[in-house]
Formats: sequence, C-alpha cells, structure tokens
Amino acid sequence: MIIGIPKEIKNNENRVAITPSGVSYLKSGGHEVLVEQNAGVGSGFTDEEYVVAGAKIIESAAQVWNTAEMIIKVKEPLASEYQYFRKGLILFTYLHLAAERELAKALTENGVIGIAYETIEVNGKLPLLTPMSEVAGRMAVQIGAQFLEKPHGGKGILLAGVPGVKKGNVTIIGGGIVGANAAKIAIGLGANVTLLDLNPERLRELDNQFGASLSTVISNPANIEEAVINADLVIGAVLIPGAKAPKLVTEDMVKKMAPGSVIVDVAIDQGGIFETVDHITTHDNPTYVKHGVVHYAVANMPGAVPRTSTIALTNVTMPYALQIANQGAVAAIESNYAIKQGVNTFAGKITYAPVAKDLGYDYKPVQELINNLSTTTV
Ligand SMILES: NC(=O)C1=CN([C@@H]2O[C@H](COP(=O)(O)OP(=O)(O)OC[C@H]3O[C@@H](n4cnc5c(N)ncnc54)[C@H](O)[C@@H]3O)[C@@H](O)[C@H]2O)C=CC1
Ligand SMILES: CC(=O)C(=O)O
Repeated sequence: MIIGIPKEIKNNENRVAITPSGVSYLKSGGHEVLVEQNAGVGSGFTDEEYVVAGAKIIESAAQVWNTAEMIIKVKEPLASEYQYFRKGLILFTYLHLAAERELAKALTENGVIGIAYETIEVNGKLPLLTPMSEVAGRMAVQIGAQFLEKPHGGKGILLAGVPGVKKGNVTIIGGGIVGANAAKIAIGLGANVTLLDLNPERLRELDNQFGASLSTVISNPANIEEAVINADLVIGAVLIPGAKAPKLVTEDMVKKMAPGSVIVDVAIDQGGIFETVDHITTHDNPTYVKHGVVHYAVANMPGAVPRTSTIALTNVTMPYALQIANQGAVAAIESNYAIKQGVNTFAGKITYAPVAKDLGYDYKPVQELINNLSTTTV
C-alpha cells in the first residue's frame, strides 16, 4: 500500500504521525511511505533520517494526499485539507468528530474511510488515546500552575505553598487517564488535590493508588459545585467515548470562583465540560478571561511537547497502521474488533453510534455497510 504522511498544519502542532523507525516498520511489510518535506522537523526528525529509513520525501502536501491510499496523521484534517478527500481513501488519525460537524460532513460526502485513533478499543480501553492523555494530564497541572502566576493573569499563588502558607487547591473532574496523570503531578507538587468521577470503582482504584494525598469524591452537581468554587485550578478530564462531553461545570459555578483562578479544559477536543468554554484556544493564544477566571482550552496540548508525544503516539499507532496496510481496510476492520471500533465514517455513513447521535446522523454499523458493498466499491 502507498502510505502518506502530511506535515501537520494545526496551530503549533509539532507532532508527526511517523518516526523514522516507524517508516522501517511499515517498509518491513513491503509498503511505500511518502513523507511530506519537513514533516518531522518539529519533533526533531530530519528528512535525511526518513530517507535512510526508506521513505520518499515529497515536496507538496497535495502530492502526498493525492498519491497515498492511506493517510496517517496526528490531528483532524483542517478545512484546507478537505479538498483531498475522495472515495475509499483511508484516513487514520484523531478525528473527535462529535465536536467537528463540518469535518464529519466532508468525510461522509466524499466516502472517506475515517478510522479515529480515539475510538480504537481493546477490552474497554482506548489504547491510542492513552499516551496523549498521559501527556495532557501531566501538562494540565504545569500549565495551570503557570497561569496562576500573576504575570500570566492568575491570582498569584504557588500550588505547593511554602512553610507557613497554605498550599493551592486543585480539582480534577474525571478520573481516567488524564485525571490520574494530573493527580500524580499535582500531588507531586504538593497541592491539595480533589478528584471527582462518576464511577465509584475507579475512585476506589485511585484511592488505593494515591492514598491520603488524594481526596476522591463522587461526581454529582452538588459535589462538583463545592469542589469547583473552592479550587484555584480546575481541570476538565471527562470522557464519554466518541460523544460530546457533558457540560458539568455551569456558568453560575464559574461566577462563584475567586478571580484569578484557572480552568484547564483538557476535554475540549470533545467539546469541553465547562459552560464558559465557548471556543477552542490555540498554543499561540491559549487563554481568555471570563468572570475573572483564566480559561485554557487548547485541543492539541501534546503538540507543545512533540518529541515526547510523537514517540509515545507512534509506539501505539504503528501496529494498527501495519495491519491496515497489510490487509486493506475492509479485511483489517473485519478481522480486528479494535480497528472496527475505530471506524467513524465508511461508505458515506457515520459508523460510530455516539458520533451519529450527537451530530444528528443515522448510525450505520460498519459491518452492515461492508456486507452491502459491491465488490468494487472500496
Ligand atoms: N486537549 C488535549 O490536547 C487532549 C485532550 N484529551 C481528552 O481528554 C479527555 C479525557 O481523556 P481520558 O482521560 O483518556 O479518558 P478516560 O476514558 O480515561 O477517562 C474519562 C473519565 O471520565 C469519567 N466520567 C464520565 N462521566 C463523568 C462525569 N459526569 N463526572 C465525572 N467523571 C466522569 C469516566 O468515568 C472516566 O473515568 C478526552 O476528551 C480526551 O480526548 C486527551 C489528550 C489530549
Ligand atoms: C487526543 C488528541 O486529540 C491529541 O493528542 O491532540
């Protein structure tokens, strides 16, 4: 198969979808790998390293998109890339379609096979989301700490406190991968940390993991309100796989926070959990202030630490990419449940139920569409 790796074009997105060793891995299956010129530079990989690994360096994004049978990316395509969509093109990347109505429309109208990293599922876990959630969870606390500093618009507190002065309060809503990694760093800094989750079993696990340094609280509106209004830093880390994130923190709760407090809505890629987060921010312009509270809502946080993130991401994506390239999309989807769960668009339909529900599309199971295919459709 011909596999294309375009350079990422989202604001400050310095990750790349393949490392030179990933190229060698795909070449071992007999595949051709086209890498757009300078695609790896932001992550510290030169064109020469890709060439040594067996890739062809291609000057233009258009040529990569138009020649490849499968495009592997990091972030969802932006509007300027929709022109390359075509029937049967395999697109393997983060898609977050519940929050991307126009992209969903462009993918379905053009018959793209969209396989989303974030819904690939193994034993109820999301292995292609996990490493980036680990990165974002750890970053969320260091970013929050930075924006609590007065010159960055915050109230001017040090989360760790000092002898004789109280520590800061960190509230984390959602105790999955992002939440647990945020808790680890916040506890490491010495902050008072409260974490809320809907799932009591998960709270039990975290209680066992972190002991007395973490307060675990069941998630309901009253507990969320109490934890939010007492926090210096609130981190949004909830996920309902594939679906738009629920707005758990209301505008009224935010109004009750002390001025100069900070919100980091990591879940913004699925629409965010704060009513007051009304737009995605960028690494260039990461915050805005509403009701006196600093809001941070960058949807590609790991893009700021690309060397770590690219290696962590490609560690987990490459085996799936190789299987799709070896077998072709249809056979890979039929033989691997994890890949089947990743398929969000196929043959003009939305094939992931929560995305279809949130966007108001009819949901079609991908297997049904495959069964209906004429031999030449894909
Ligand atoms: N902004 C960025 O750059 C990045 C964003 N993310 C996003 O962060 C979010 C969280 O991801 P993960 O931690 O990997 O998900 P996860 O599935 O590991 O954890 C989500 C947690 O939310 C909990 N939850 C669900 N409903 C809840 C509620 N009403 N109240 C409290 N907790 C609730 C679940 O029980 C689960 O423990 C996702 O939207 C993910 O895409 C991940 C990486 C980077
Ligand atoms: C999860 C995701 O969307 C990211 O790492 O950018």
